[in-house]
Amino acid sequence: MSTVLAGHGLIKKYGATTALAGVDVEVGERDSLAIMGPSGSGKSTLLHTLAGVIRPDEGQVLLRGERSEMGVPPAEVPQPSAGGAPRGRIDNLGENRLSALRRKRFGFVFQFGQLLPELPAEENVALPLMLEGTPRKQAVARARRWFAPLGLDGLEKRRPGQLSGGQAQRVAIARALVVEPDVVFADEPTGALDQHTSTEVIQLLTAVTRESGAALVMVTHDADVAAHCGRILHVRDGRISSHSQYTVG
Ligand SMILES: Nc1ncnc2c1ncn2[C@@H]1O[C@H](COP(=O)(O)OP(=O)(O)OP(=O)(O)O)[C@@H](O)[C@H]1O
Repeated sequence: MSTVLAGHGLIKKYGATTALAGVDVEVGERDSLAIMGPSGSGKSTLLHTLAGVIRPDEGQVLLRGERSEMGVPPAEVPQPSAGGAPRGRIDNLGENRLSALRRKRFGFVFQFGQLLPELPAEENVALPLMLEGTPRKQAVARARRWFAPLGLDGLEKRRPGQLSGGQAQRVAIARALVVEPDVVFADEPTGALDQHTSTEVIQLLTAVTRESGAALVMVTHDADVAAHCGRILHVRDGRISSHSQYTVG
């Protein structure tokens, strides 16, 4: 399995608090990784560091080693530094390049869908494409393709207020996938759902992400949700305390 995303020796401190105490993690193609652990153990910090939202104090985050595989224009491609840093390193990119890379190569699903209430579902899904400059009509046409795989057929014109919690979260998953990202990051994606809906959503999230070719990195408190992922990382006091592997799909 080739590595899509890697964190090496990640350390992050907030004053006297060490949120990450030296974490190494690799995410492969179509891999699905659940991050679990007690409150305050560093799960969100790890997810956000891998996603280029938080910069580590030490260590590196690499998104594919090779420029040719990145599929992004040269202006956004991490170059090896004069000091010989590896290609694909993203943790030291400038803010503009990093946010462009996040928009193009990563998809995000949050606990509460964070959909724009005034836009129909199809435009919520199309939004990341429009932000990248795709004309509205074309972006909406691409967005619509994600409705059937996510069981959302017929809901394209509904506004978020007219959707159930599970439907809204499926729209959020479509929005994360529409850019055809390398990695989908999900922070408690089922945290606001009842158990039945949660199972439905996690099944779709893992299956559709995998079919799209993206890897999935997810934080969850719910062991039933984590069990849908291929691997589970247990984090404690900013370190990986154990790592279990399942044979999913
Ligand atoms: N911006 C910040 N400023 C100061 N301390 C922070 C900040 N973000 C996180 N921390 C601290 O870093 C540690 C790890 O936080 P993190 O949010 O990663 O934990 P978590 O495992 O995701 O917790 P939870 O399950 O409660 O969301 C905690 O002690 C937290 O208080």
